[in-house]
Amino acid sequence: MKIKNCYFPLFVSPGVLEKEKDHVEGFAPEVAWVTKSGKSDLEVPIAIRPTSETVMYPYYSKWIRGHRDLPLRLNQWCNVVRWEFSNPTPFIRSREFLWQEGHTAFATKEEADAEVLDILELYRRIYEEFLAVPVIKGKKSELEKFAGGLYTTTVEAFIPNTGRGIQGATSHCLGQNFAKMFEINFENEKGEKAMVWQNSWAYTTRTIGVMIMVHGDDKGLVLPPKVAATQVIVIPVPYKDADTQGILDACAATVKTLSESGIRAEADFRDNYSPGWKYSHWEMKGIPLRIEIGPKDLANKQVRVVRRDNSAKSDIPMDSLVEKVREVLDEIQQNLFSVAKQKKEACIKVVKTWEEFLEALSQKKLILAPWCDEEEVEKSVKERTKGEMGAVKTLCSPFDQPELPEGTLCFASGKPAKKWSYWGRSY
Ligand SMILES: O=C1CCCN[C@@H]1CCCn1cnc2ccccc2c1=O
Repeated sequence: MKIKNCYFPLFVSPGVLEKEKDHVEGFAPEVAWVTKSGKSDLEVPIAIRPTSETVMYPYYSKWIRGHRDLPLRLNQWCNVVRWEFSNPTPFIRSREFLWQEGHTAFATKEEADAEVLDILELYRRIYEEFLAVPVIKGKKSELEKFAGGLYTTTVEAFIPNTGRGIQGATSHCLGQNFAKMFEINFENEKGEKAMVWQNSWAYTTRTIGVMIMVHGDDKGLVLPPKVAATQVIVIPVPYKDADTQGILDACAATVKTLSESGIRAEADFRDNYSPGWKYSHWEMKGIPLRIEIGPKDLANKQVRVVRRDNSAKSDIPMDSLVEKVREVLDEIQQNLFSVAKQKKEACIKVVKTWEEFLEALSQKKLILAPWCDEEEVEKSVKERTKGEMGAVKTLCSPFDQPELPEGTLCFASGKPAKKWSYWGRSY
């Protein structure tokens, strides 16, 4: 997509951070500040980036002069700090997290609108094709969107075990809001002065937390093969003194053969742990596939494979090892996705009335309801559902809208419904 990687400073000078009063004020409490170096106080405290608009856009203003400087499309992979106070959770909500943040500028709104959806599709693919997590593409409500932007699109995931939705990644169209604030203008093809149209989009290490919660089971992590650092763990199963060296050599050879074909395989040769202990250990770590090699396997020139996703066992002849292991890894990847998709679909409840809404909520469902699209109603649903479990909010209005028959009424206000929206508690 001709997006270039870049890197901008971690530190934000106060002047620019306060530049955009409107949207920063809501976030101001989360900004972390450096106030000392060694024992002495800094003349002027320096902020640590919570996001990089204010760091990057002064340069966008300098760099963008004419329409030939557009589109400008930069991305950076970095950490950001937001001093949050609500329940910190590893990967899901931490004061420092890693992300990529894309910041693009275009001559026209049409180009920006198109890119917003191109990026959102990439995010969907990361979740569904790599993390094996099904997501719903949609638009955030005016209340839930990024206040500094024009509109926010999102991929929403769902955690069946807790009945909570979670924002997976966002792709915002900023409109010309930031162009106005940072004077990012250009001379267009007709020689007129015009402001750029911008997008910004990000996904974060929160994706890891989503993957862990969606696939994990009582034995521990379950990692999708496509993203598992180790896809196969090979475990020797010596038996008394039956040709132990032969078994160890076969394990080493198996790792070598798999590794040479691009499969990420390791062996566990530690002799101070039993095979059984190792099975549990690597199951907890979520390794997608285990290979056991004992005397019988050696004699039959085969290996025993055990899948982490469904514990299925099978024997694979050593001479078709690579081909069969690749097949099984693909099956595991596909199975993880279809199981997660089934679970999510089973949690979706379509409701038409407030009573049905409350009932579905108590059953930890992901609610799809017709809504009049009025912010006051959204706020009152939040109010009426506040509790120790957290309030209910709109997660997104899915691009894929079901039929909305004439006369359908909003579940919360009874006014004519304008759109279907997903509602639920969230992270
Ligand atoms: O989502 C994205 C995608 C990547 C680039 N940034 C946008 C919007 C970030 C919104 N945001 C979120 N927390 C903040 C915290 C402190 C100051 C400012 C902010 C802030 O602007």
